[in-house]
Amino acid sequence: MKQVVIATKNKGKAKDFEAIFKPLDYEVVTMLDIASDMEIEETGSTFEENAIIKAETLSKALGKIVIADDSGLEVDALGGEPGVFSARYAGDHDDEANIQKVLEKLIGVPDEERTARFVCAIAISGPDIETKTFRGTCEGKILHEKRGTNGFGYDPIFYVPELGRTMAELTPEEKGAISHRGNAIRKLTKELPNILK
Ligand SMILES: O=P(O)(O)OP(=O)(O)OP(=O)(O)OC[C@H]1O[C@@H](n2cnc3c(O)ncnc32)[C@H](O)[C@@H]1O
Ligand SMILES: [Mg+2]
Repeated sequence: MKQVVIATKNKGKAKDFEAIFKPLDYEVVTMLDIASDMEIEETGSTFEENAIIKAETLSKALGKIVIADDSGLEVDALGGEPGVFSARYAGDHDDEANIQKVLEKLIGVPDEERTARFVCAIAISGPDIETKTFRGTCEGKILHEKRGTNGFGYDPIFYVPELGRTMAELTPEEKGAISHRGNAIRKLTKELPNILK
């Protein structure tokens, strides 16, 4: 089976990638499998910069083509916060604390002003290819409390109006069909023949 290497240590992202790449006949390999000791500092100020840092660092270490994902939640009423700080908004990778911080900051904000989007920048880097990035987004609204148990991160408070459910109420396949991550990967796979030529 063909393999795709993803520069992530996030189990939730790894599951999202599996749901998207399995139907394309790719086995997903992440840093949890092959480089769990490696720490990559995310010093960029944009999703794209951080995705490039992660993809290039792991690609150089392995000598292989690597895909990386830097992503986050932008809440309009919070001026785009938590943005690139999504993973470490309240506590470092503490999903529950991060969710509660968003909900507390939005107390008193009416439903029509609770618009938000997930953003995902995917970078691809490799020994013989020029690094490229692709951005996918997914528009939604922040609920007043959590709903659903699937997914990860802010999924339980992110409502997708078209589906009438939160991201955490979707199966991995349903999420992949509409998510920021799915949309970014679809842009990447469309360009892949040009990138690998
Ligand atoms: O850097 P890696 O190792 O890939 O894993 P990470 O979790 O640190 O990933 P990021 O630096 O890109 O931070 C992304 C954060 O944004 C949030 N996020 C991103 N995509 C999400 C999704 O599909 N559903 C819910 N929350 C998401 C979640 O809090 C993530 O931890
Ligand atoms: Mg990270």
